[in-house]
Amino acid sequence: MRRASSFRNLPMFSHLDDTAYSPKLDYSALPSAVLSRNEIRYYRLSHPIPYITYITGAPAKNLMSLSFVLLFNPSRDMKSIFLLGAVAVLAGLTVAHPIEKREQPGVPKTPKLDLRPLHWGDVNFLHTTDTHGWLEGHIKEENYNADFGDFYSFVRQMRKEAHKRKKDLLVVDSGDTHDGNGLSDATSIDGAVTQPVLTDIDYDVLCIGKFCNHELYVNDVAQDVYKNFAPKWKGRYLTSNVFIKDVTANKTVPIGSQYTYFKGKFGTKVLAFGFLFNFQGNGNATIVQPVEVAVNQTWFQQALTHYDVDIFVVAGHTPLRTQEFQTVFNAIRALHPAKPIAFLGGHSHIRDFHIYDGRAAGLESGRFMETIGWLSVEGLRHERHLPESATIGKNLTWTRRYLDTNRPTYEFHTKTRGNDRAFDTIKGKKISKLITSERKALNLSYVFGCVPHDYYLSRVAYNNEYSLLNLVVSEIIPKAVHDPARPYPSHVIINSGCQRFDLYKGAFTLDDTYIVSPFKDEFRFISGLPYSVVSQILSKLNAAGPGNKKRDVVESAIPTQEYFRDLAYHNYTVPVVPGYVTKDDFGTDGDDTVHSPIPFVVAPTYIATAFPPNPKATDLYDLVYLDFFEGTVVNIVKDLTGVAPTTAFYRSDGVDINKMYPVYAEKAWSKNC
Ligand SMILES: O=c1ccn([C@@H]2O[C@H](COP(=O)(O)O)[C@@H](O)[C@H]2O)c(=O)[nH]1
Repeated sequence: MRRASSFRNLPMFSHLDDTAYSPKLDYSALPSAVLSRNEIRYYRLSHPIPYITYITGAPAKNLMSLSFVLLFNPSRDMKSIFLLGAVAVLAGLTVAHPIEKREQPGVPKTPKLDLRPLHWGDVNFLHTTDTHGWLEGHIKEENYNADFGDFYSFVRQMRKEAHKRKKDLLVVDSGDTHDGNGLSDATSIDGAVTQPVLTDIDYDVLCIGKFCNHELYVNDVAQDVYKNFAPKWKGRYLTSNVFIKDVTANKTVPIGSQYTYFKGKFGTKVLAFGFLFNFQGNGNATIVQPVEVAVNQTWFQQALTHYDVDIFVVAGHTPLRTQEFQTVFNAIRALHPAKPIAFLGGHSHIRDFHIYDGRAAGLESGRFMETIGWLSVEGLRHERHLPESATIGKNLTWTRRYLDTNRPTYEFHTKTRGNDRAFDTIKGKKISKLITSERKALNLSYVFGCVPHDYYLSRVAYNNEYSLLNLVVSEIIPKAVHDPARPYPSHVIINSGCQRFDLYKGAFTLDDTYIVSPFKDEFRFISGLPYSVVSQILSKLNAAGPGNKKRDVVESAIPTQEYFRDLAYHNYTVPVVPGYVTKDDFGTDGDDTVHSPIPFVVAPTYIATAFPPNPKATDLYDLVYLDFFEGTVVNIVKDLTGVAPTTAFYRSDGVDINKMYPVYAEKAWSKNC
């Protein structure tokens, strides 16, 4: 009796009355010191059991230990029962697994989603591309707010699902893993924090494609990829047409492997390649072999015939509708008229699906960790023992889906909906924590000022007051880059591609400087050129086409994002968030979450600051531009003047296209958000 009543007097949290427990709760001790009061309240209401678990310190464990104490305490003495009981509770508290939201602190809540299950085929793909360092997820957006820890758990859970279904699942990345986010770019070498995290994901195949082109801009980074990143993948990091000069061995070698052959868990025999489109902007330590040359090399031709293959996988930092992928397709088809081929592309930052023929198709999965691509193909398994000739003309069944990167989506597709505990993995949680602590260490939340309203990169025309590009040339460059100590006024030209993301109203952080303007391109200048010359440069640059060689290859060859985003293909019956509205070769049902379309307006390739009113032909100007396209500017000036100009750095204090933002923010934006 006595025992029982003492037991009853122990604190039992039997219901969830918010006010009843608030005073007892030390918010600072809550798991992630990251939960806001609202989030805590949300947890209490929607996760009563684990919430109690947290505040009582794993009651199941505690109660078990307590019962043990009560039953087996030989003395039956109340003092020792309480003493041992307290020890048990404390022990429980220390081992309790606190509840944590997995996304990064403060992300907006994803709205309710109306999703459909994925269709699994014999072989299935999860695909990322152009992640550009966004491992923290989109901290200011509701649809794309899962972080890389969440993605890790998603991959693990999808692998479990594949195992249950006895289907092969391949996880592929098509490159470009930094230049776009503070987490990847605020370190002394780009990717120092983010590249190691990528290696936690058990990708089956990665390609150097577009990922590499960013590495290739800078020789040091290419060396780092060659020495440190590529070897980690043990043959799965593919660079079929990209080479580096290995100074130690004094020879030119592929940066990674040119191909890989492996068997999936359920027996699918895969031969995979990784092609970078015909990029020409690389540094001099690397070589990009044109794809049409690469496919005629002996190693490629031999690989095609040497292996017994169920499916060719062609990863590429290459958009699907380019000549480069068509060349690879033709080269494979020349020897294999009917073998299944899956292309996993990237680089143009769009969601796309393309059918090459009845037995070959490709997927591209957007950009910036906004999209996880899903591709499935059915019909291979029962063909395994047939000769290829018997499968000619038999169409395979492909499905594709573009998943938004948020936890409700991940949980829905892994059948752990609403059950964070079932979804999360220890490693996934560790990755989320690491991302939080690295962001802290890099001081990425440091606020430079408060943006008065949204500025859009491509939603509005360039001359609109809400245009980011307009803000840059009419406000930021004049106030943060122009040097008033110079004897001449400046005319500053930049490539619009150096700006990468919208600027949102509210706190402008160190992270945002990299999100909006990640490159460290510097301002160079030619001093004292007459207006008659300077005034011609912008139009000549724009007439010459994109200064960036990879863009002209791509954008002339495929429909622009405007084509995909500008049209409303759906009849909306429920309120939907703005986002991708994709039209691909299968139609308009590829987006896993239905969005309302975001307009996309194409800006000129180069933009410039305005001249003062009524200029005279003989007025002298400093012609200022970015080192990224110096070669083109120098050639134009030489053509116009007949003389090769002398060039120099314009800013001696290191203000570049990235650092101009903090300088401007400190001057122009209020500190109080
Ligand atoms: O140093 C640089 C490197 C690139 N750019 C511009 O960025 C884009 C490239 O973006 P992707 O994601 O690789 O497609 C392109 O428009 C380049 O012009 C740059 O401005 N400075």
